[in-house]
Formats: sequence, C-alpha cells, structure tokens
Amino acid sequence: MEVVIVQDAQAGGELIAEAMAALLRRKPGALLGVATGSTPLPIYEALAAKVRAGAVDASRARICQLDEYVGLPADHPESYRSVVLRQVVEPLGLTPDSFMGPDGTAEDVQAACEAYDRALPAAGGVDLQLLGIGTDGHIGFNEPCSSLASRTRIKTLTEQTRVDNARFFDGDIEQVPHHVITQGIGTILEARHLVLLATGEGKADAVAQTVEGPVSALVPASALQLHPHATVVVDEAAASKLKLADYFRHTYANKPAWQGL
Ligand SMILES: N[C@@H]1[C@@H](O)[C@H](O)[C@@H](COP(=O)(O)O)O[C@@H]1O
Repeated sequence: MEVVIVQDAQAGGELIAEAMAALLRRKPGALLGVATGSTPLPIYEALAAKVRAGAVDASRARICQLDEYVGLPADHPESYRSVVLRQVVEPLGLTPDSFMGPDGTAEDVQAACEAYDRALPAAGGVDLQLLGIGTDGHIGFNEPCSSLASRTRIKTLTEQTRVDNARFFDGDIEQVPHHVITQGIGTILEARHLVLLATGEGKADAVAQTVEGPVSALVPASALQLHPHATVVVDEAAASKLKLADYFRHTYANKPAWQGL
C-alpha cells in the first residue's frame, strides 16, 4: 500500500485526477469506478477541468458506481445514480450510456446485486476504483463486520452512517434509507488499482486503522492491505494519527516522477 500525504483536499483531488487522466491516456476506454460523498468532489472537479482544457480526452471513458440506496427512485436527486450522473458523467461530457450501476429500485434486489457483480468483469473489470471512507472505516457501504470476501449484496446501514449521510437529506435521518446495495469487499478488491481519498480530522482514526491496524472485518477499509496496488491519499488532518507519517512523506518525496500513483 502506498500512502501519500498531501497538504489539503484540493491537492489530493488534483493528484488523483492526474492519475485518472494518465490512465485514460494509456487506455482511453478505461472503466473508472467512482465513489460518492463529499470527499471525491475535488477529484471530479479537477478531472473535468483537465477535459475542458484539452489535457485529456475522456470521451471513451466508462464509469461505474460503487453502491446505491435501495428504494429511492432512480431520479431522486440523492440516489447515487443521480449523484454520479450530476457530478461525474455530465461534467466529463459523457452520456448515461457510458455509465453502469446497481439497480436500487429492482423488485428482486438479490438478483440485481448478482447481475451487477457479473456485469463488472463482463465489462473488462474496473481499471481504477476510487474510494472514500466512512468514519467507521466502511468502504462503499460495506459496514463494519462485512466479510472481506463479500460480493455485491444488500446491506443495512449503521445508525452512524445514516446520521453522517443525513446532511444530503435536509438533515433529516428519517429520509435516509436503511438498506443499500454495495459492491462487496471481494468485488472491490478485483479492481486493478484502488485509490482511497480521505480528508479532514474526522477520518484520522479510520485512516490510522486502515493503514496501520490489523486487517479486520471491523475496519472494512483495512482490506486494502490485501491489494497489490492500493493507494491511500490523505490530507494532513486525516494523516494526523499515522505513526509512520514521516516515513510515508520521505518515501513519496523520493519517488521517481515516472512512477505515477
Ligand atoms: N457510500 C458512501 C461512501 O462511498 C463514502 O466513502 C462515505 C464517506 O462520505 P464522505 O466522503 O462524504 O465523508 O459516504 C457514503 O457512505
């Protein structure tokens, strides 16, 4: 696992957007797995700016979703489908055809989960999967004690995650669905490159456990330790509880520029 400590969220967004741009230059039809939440917004803004400036052609990029609320209408402004279309697909100048996600409105949710789990490898597999992290260490919506081998499935949100996400629902926890579909941890680990961005002091404990703690289902993001190409980008605040922070800074400062993320 590579840990990169950046000054702030903007710097993290720029660094990851450049890695995504470099991937698209090598592989124009790359399948990019995107995450929701507030953390990845600087990445999407920086990538869209590169597209507008002509620094990268994203016209053949494909986008896939990590997770989805169950039961929200697809056109609800806070369904993750709507969020990803608004924050990623449209700003990159792509059409909804280039986008895939699990169907949170399906009558047979289990079948929808299995279909999405099969659709990802059928599309050639995810080239780069962006991840945020919940305050409890969740990735996607894999709450603590999710199996590290889990596949795309339905999960029940913890009270903490519903409280955290209520800000997207007028601050009203009652509007936050209880159930979600999420790529499983085993599914996420199949992506070729995992890139997790965490910013702010509120993520410092989860980051320290992810990077320096034991691999444990209690901290789902710690599964990144099992992946051969995982990059964790953190700002100074989110890095504040890392014991090896100086080592990570030293390693990155001395990394050859050609290596990229
Ligand atoms: N399912 C999403 C996660 O993918 C995201 O990482 C997390 C953190 O969100 P934020 O970046 O807003 O803190 O929120 C939700 O639970």
